[in-house]
Amino acid sequence: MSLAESASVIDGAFQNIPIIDLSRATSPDENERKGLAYQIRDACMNVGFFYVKNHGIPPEYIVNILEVNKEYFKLPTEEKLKLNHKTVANFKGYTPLLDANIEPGNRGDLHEAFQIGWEELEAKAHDEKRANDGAMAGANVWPERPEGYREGVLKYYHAAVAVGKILFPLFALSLDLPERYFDDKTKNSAAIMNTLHYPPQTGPADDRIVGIGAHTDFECFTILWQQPGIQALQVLNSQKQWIEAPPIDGTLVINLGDQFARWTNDIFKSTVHRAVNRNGVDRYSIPLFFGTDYDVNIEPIASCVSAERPARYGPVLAGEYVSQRLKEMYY
Ligand SMILES: O=C(O)CCC(=O)C(=O)O
Ligand SMILES: [Fe+2]
Repeated sequence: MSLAESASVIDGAFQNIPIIDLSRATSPDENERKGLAYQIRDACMNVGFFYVKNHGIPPEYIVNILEVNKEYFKLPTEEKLKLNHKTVANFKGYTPLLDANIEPGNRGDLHEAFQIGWEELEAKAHDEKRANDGAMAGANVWPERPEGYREGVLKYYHAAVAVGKILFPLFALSLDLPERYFDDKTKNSAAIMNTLHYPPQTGPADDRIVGIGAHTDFECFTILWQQPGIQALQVLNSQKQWIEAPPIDGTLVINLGDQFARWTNDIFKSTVHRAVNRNGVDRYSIPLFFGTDYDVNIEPIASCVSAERPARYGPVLAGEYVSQRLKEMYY
């Protein structure tokens, strides 16, 4: 059965989110890699979300990035606002509470955030090679405090980017494409990382003020770390039920974004989700939005188009698409 044919029998009424083990992701045995790719295909067609375990990010990197961010978000608001993303170029820096509003009609997202793009850990100055290659081109900004912030954040960042690099060949196999299909399209992959802090939400429940309103992500896929022990993330199924995506120890959440939906003609789902922190405690999460090079043309691939399923999207340049979506979100 072709991908387009199998997509026609999917109902999207999922009740839970599968967990996929990445320990054999780069196995020398092609059958093992393919087996894994088929699990990923299943998750992408039915849910648009899956957990990964054995992803390879060292636990101490996770401990460190959480630690420095807890310190950072405790700083006085005036100090954090020195790096307000509205005054720093290219969506980088600090986003204060209620500043972003991702769901039209809502009253603002109840989180604050700090966003970065690509930067080598070793580079002391801005890396010219990456200066013009992404929606977030231009130098990152870094707070003066806490000490070790940049290193703590960038170590995790590069480990998470490595997870993205492992996933692209598996996505290619899952789409019946040559395994190396994305290699020349992901040389300078877009990789925007946001650290989010959700204060505890109190008062009467109001669906118009939540941690992050209902939305889909923009890039190919998101690699999301969420703080253990705190349920906040919810994913919308085709029956309009919010299905909880609780943190599971040792896992990351992978969710597809709109670029993959365009590429696959909606055969892979970019699923609506939101976060609501009504737990009485602060919550932290770290999405890394992973995509292709800026100048990659994204349009439905042939195996995802058929007479019954004509192309739903025209071509777009990956980087321009993301810039446009970021502008709509923040301005
Ligand atoms: O905090 C979360 O769990 C989700 C964050 C998210 O969906 C996003 O930043 O796009
Ligand atoms: Fe999201």
